[in-house]
Amino acid sequence: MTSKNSSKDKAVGVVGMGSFGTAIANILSEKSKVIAFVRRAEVMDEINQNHTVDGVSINPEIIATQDPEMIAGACNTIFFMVPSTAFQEVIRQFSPFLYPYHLLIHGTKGLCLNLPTGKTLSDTGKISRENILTMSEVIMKETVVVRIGCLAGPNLAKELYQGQPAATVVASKYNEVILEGQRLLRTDKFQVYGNSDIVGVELSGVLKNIIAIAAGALAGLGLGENAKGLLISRGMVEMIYLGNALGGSLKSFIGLAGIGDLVTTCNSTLSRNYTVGYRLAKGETLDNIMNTMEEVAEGVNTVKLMKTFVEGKGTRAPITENLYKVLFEDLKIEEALQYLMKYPFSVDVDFL
Ligand SMILES: NC(=O)C1=CN([C@@H]2O[C@H](COP(=O)(O)OP(=O)(O)OC[C@H]3O[C@@H](n4cnc5c(N)ncnc54)[C@H](OP(=O)(O)O)[C@@H]3O)[C@@H](O)[C@H]2O)C=CC1
Ligand SMILES: O=C(CO)COP(=O)(O)O
Repeated sequence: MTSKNSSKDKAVGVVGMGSFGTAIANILSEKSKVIAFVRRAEVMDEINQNHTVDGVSINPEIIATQDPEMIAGACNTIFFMVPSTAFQEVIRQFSPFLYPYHLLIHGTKGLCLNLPTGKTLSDTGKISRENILTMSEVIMKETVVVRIGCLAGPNLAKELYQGQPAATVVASKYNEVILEGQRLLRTDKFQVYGNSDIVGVELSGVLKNIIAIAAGALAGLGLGENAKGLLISRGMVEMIYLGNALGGSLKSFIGLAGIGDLVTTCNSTLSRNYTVGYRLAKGETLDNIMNTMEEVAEGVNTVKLMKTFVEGKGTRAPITENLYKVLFEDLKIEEALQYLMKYPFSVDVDFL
């Protein structure tokens, strides 16, 4: 593999300065020079002139550009922190400037649909594994980069920004990606674990969003901790079944990126996915919620994809299927809950 000059003294790139990108850029800037890619000139000016993003202070050492070529030239390691809806488009902007010596790590907890040009989910009806891409698979499809990693775990951006203690997982098939992620990110307040099952770790972060929406809905109905415990444990089982069907290993789902992130997002009003469920239970429509949320809630699209995947496979995922009906077919949350309470689950743990 081509090796350019050592990564040690090079700047690190961060693509997307939303909530998570900003929090990670700040952590990275404790040890490295950081260059951020943003799409809007006003965001670039705000970072370079005021050292703020949306009025919130960031490390003044972080500089911003709108030029992908400049970042790709200056940085060997680049963190991609944009939502799944923008991921392919953004990777394509960078692709002409990326080489095999680059190392890419993404923090996106969503999936992309991989259908023939011009086809949509409603045209196809059913989808299989080949029609679903995790973000590492998007990077592999669109670039010549080999050393790819992902970042996942209980990492609510606001808490990271405040410097509260937290941990994350850097997952990659390549140990050097894990070691580089640990070298760049690890601080006294941020612990970084490694995992070689990149797809399992990506899917953990993606699938827990479904359960977080459901947890928000239970809270919005005013239900208590017993109901939440039930949801989290059955949600975990569903994540493991869906995750295995998509190629992730059980071990990843019971680690920090799986159960760790599941517990965090199912318990926090800082989670956008939890907030979607909560607001639905309080009577708002999905359209109204999505139109008034400034940040991304990846779980809504993931529910749609997973429901279609489950149908294509001829299997069942009761929480996901019922949540789909609540989100897109006007099923009342109380009715979905009743259905789940009568569902003939019988064995507690059957995945070990
Ligand atoms: N927030 C969190 O706590 C966590 C989020 N994540 C994951 O990180 C990902 C990003 O989330 P988050 O940062 O919260 O999202 P935000 O909605 O806060 O920010 C999204 C960022 O992506 C940028 N963006 C969107 N489209 C494009 C595009 N086409 N080209 C360039 N930039 C673009 C936006 O730019 P602009 O400002 O111009 O709109 C914005 O800076 C999601 O997948 C999420 O699940 C993971 C862990 C924690
Ligand atoms: O994944 C997250 C924390 O780990 C953030 O969750 P939300 O996208 O629901 O805000």
